[in-house]
Amino acid sequence: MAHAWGYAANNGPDKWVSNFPIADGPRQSPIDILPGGASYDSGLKPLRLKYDPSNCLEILNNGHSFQVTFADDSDSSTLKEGPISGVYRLKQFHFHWGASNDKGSEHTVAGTKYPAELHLVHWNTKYPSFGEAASKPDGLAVVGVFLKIGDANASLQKVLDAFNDIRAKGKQTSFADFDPSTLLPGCLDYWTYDGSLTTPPLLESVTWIVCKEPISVSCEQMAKFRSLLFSAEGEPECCMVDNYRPPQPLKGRSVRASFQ
Ligand SMILES: NS(=O)(=O)c1ccc(NCc2ccco2)cc1
Ligand SMILES: [Zn+2]
Repeated sequence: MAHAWGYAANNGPDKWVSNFPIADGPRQSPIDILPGGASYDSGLKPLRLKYDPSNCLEILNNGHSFQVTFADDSDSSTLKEGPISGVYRLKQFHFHWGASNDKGSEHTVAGTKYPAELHLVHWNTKYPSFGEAASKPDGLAVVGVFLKIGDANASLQKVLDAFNDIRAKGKQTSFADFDPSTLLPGCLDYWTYDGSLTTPPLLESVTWIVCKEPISVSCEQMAKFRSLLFSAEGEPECCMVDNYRPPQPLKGRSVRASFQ
């Protein structure tokens, strides 16, 4: 594909396999989660998340989503326990969303699409860096949280208030003192399975941890997500919407539940 990957008809998810053949691999993400098909595993521990707001560095529009990046040179913002062993450091969080409220999440639950999905991306500190970890089967752990239309989310609003500075691709601005645990649902029951990055390079290095309980987002806040642009300054404006990959074949994988 001469042009870079994206989510349009000419460079979207159905086209990624030509430059990234792993797109047809055995452990691709996202998936459709069938609660009836998940097996309760009493050996699964509760998620142990510890985030330090002072690690929060900046917010940027990377042309595919926006992401909030964290300092990951110490173990001050980490994920432990849950389905993983060892210590995973928070690198960034970002979202995927739709052009309308009937779509936007990457994972689905018995076919149900949510308007958006949050991904908190962590890397295994048994490896020297995120880049190294991203190429290992146990290198990454991503916590996924669904967003459901309801009351405005005050914590999310702090992120959305930074959008005026990052409307176009490549724009970034400082973003400090934000605690991502304020974006988590009250109940941390989860499904877990072995998967991949949901965007190129689609590396099969992710232990997925998808929370059963969604967080709320208002219609107005969803409209703010859709005010971002895929396009850079000086290019024809293209609204950043539908930046989600559809569910991929399970190919024999099991999905475990931390709850009955
Ligand atoms: N949507 S996601 O949570 O699966 C996700 C998370 C992180 C990247 N990072 C992209 C990347 C570049 C080199 C290695 O990795 C891409 C996708
Ligand atoms: Zn993602």
